[in-house]
Amino acid sequence: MLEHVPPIYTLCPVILYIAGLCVHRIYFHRLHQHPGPLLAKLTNWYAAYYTWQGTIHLKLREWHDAYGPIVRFGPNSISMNSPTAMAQIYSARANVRKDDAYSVMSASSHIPSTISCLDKGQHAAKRRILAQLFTPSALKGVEERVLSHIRTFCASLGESSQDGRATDMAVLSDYLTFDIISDLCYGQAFGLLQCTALRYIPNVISRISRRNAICFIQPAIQKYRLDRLFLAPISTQIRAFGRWIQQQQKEHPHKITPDFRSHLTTSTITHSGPDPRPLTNKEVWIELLQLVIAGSDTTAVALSAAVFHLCHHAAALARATAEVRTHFPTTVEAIRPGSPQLRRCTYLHACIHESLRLAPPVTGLAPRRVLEGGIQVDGVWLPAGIVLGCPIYAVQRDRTCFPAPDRYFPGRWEGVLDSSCKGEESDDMGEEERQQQRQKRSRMLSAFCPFSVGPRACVARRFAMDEITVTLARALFLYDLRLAGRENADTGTGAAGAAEYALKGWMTSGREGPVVYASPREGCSL
Ligand code: HEM
Repeated sequence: MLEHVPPIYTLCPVILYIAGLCVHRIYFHRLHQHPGPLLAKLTNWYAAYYTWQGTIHLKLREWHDAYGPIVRFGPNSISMNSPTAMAQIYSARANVRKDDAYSVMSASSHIPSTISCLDKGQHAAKRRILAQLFTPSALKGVEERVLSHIRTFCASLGESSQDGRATDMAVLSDYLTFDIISDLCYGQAFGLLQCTALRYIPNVISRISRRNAICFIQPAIQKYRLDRLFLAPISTQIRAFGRWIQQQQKEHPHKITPDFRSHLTTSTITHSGPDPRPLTNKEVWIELLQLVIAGSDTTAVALSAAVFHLCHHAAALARATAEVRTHFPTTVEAIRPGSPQLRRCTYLHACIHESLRLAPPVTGLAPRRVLEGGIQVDGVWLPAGIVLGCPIYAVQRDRTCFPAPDRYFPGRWEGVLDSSCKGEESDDMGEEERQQQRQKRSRMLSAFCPFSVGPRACVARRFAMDEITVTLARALFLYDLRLAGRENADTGTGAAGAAEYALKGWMTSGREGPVVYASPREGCSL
């Protein structure tokens, strides 16, 4: 009988269902009163499209500018753009948990890593173990291994300049950070700085980061396993990477020296049982893989961004270089993590902070699911079951916290970073002025969140900052840096014509360049 029915009528139920769903999502959904782009209210595919493009961080900022501090960017998803929302949503007391989408970040569908763990108790137990890797004494224990890779990085920077070649800092920074983290996790570095065999690995991680970002926005992609299509072009490389990891597991047990791997294999966990138990072999390898993914390209983006901003701002570059060379008058080897002279390089720290503010390695919104009972954020009531978060890129460009937010101005951090320092406060200031000064400082610090905030913030913040600061200081000590040609000066041009490090807003930011020449400083050798 159906063959006599014109095809359009057979589609009627589907059309009616879709029309009904659209009407419901626009007018009757429990988030209907919150503003946002129309298409975003209808489907997650809208934001997923911009995520795939790598522009979701720019779009979220644009939408916040257009609609205000609260934006509905998906049928069930809310973005809030304020430092106070950041503090409330990500605090230990907030009635939220990580969204189910985080499961995409673990190498196993049964065993979560610390970063992908949804259960608060289980997370706390795992986090306690990871935190031990990054205590000052644990970091001291791996310092020489980290420095050996930084030396190779600095040597590579000089070698290419000797041959008259410029260096792509995005590529070289990747090589450095992947070598450091693989050495500490597997007892064997990938060796990217020195040989070409495994140089496909940063590309694999970047693809995974892009896949993860899009699965965060559109969970249907993971549910129906469409994400496999995104990874298909690199399936051979993924398998080769897996084989390399398995090889380390078999071949190097005798190589265990104090590092992340040896620490995890000797750790015990106190969760889901009365007694502490050692981590299983699988748990150890899942944690290590997570550290490789979370601790490689994040730090690399921060490093290449810092060089980008310095090379585009001659006065800042000159001042940071002079500061390093004044505090370290004789040898580059004195530049070590936590050295008192390095701490005194306040302008260098300001440059790194300003760069992390403008070009955060994680630009996006870490999604949290509201639990039974709902949550009040910035005076707005949000019901259970919805997904919400704060977009780091937009929060760090908040106009009330950072005047001229798109401008690279390291000077704004002077006096803010050192808590004992009075900053711009002077003795002739009145109490009211002093108070304003303190408020300005606390506003800036509250909106600076490249490592996120609260109990799920980056566990390795100190380690990452040391890596970036020591590498940058050593590069400035040894070389005069400059951009290789005008064409590279425009890796991206942002608001108000300011040089903008063009980021792809995936899980970790994608980027290119800057391409620089590093001329050996006169009278100085490695
Ligand atoms: C500049 C460099 C880095 C930045 C900007 C950064 C940023 C972040 C951010 C924003 C988060 C929170 C993610 C979320 O809630 O979804 C995070 C978590 C995490 N990061 Fe980092 N990270 C950096 C370096 C590192 C390094 C070097 C490692 C390891 C060696 C690392 C390991 C982790 C881990 C394990 C977590 C999960 C913590 C938890 O859930 O308790 N990160 N990071």
